[in-house]
Amino acid sequence: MPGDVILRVENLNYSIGRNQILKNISFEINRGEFVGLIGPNGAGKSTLIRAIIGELEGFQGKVEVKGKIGYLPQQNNFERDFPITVRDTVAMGLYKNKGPFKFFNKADWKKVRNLLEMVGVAELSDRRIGVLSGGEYQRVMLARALATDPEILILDEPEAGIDEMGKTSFYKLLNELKKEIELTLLMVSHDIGLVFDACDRIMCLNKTLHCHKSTQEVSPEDLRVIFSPDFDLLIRGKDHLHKEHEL
Ligand SMILES: Nc1ncnc2c1ncn2[C@@H]1O[C@H](COP(=O)(O)OP(=O)(O)OP(=O)(O)O)[C@@H](O)[C@H]1O
Repeated sequence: MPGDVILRVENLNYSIGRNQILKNISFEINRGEFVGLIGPNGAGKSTLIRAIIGELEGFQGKVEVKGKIGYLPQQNNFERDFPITVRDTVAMGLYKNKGPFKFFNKADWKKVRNLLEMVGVAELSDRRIGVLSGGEYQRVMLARALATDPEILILDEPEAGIDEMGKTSFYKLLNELKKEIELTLLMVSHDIGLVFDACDRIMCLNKTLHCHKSTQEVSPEDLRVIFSPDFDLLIRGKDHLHKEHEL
């Protein structure tokens, strides 16, 4: 149901020794939203994601998730050397549901086929993952992340290793999934232009959360605060900012 909170983070603080990595982070994400998390290198984006998916120990504050989480980590090219087909890669995503000692049955393979169709790569089922393009591989990993039927999907820099055309169609696919299977999305990205095109809301992080607004409300000043002095590089070609703020 729209307006219904699926993720709530309250007063999250995290330090390593004397180095404060995350400072007083509080926000909510509603069911059905597509949220982009942006910030410079070392801003704490991956650390915040690790806290949300339950892989970070020793933080203060509260993380409350009301639903099943799916996670698409940063592309790991090491995994691509593994001699495994596309179909088997996606089937591995079902392990979490089935437990380690259960065999796959007909219904499982049907589900794998449906997932591959959903992300538009069903014709690649028998290929080895090592021969796929960056964009095809990312769709396969997306199908694997969806195998456990998550309600909120968290993606960490999914654009890495994908060419420009592939990126645009990948974000389009995420928006289709958002509608078709009522998925909530939280995505870390360095591709500011595509985040503005694809997401409903944007969170700007640099140790602390500087803004969390609808895409239309984010101003050049919001970006300047977190990205300065690299800001000019980032805004080049960003239609939204040019139109809305006459930059
Ligand atoms: N295990 C660790 N030990 C020491 N410092 C760490 C550790 N893990 C992360 N950090 C530091 O925490 C800060 C935040 O790191 P994090 O990876 O969350 O940033 P990020 O925003 O995801 O960066 P990037 O965009 O470069 O991936 C960085 O300064 C990093 O060096």
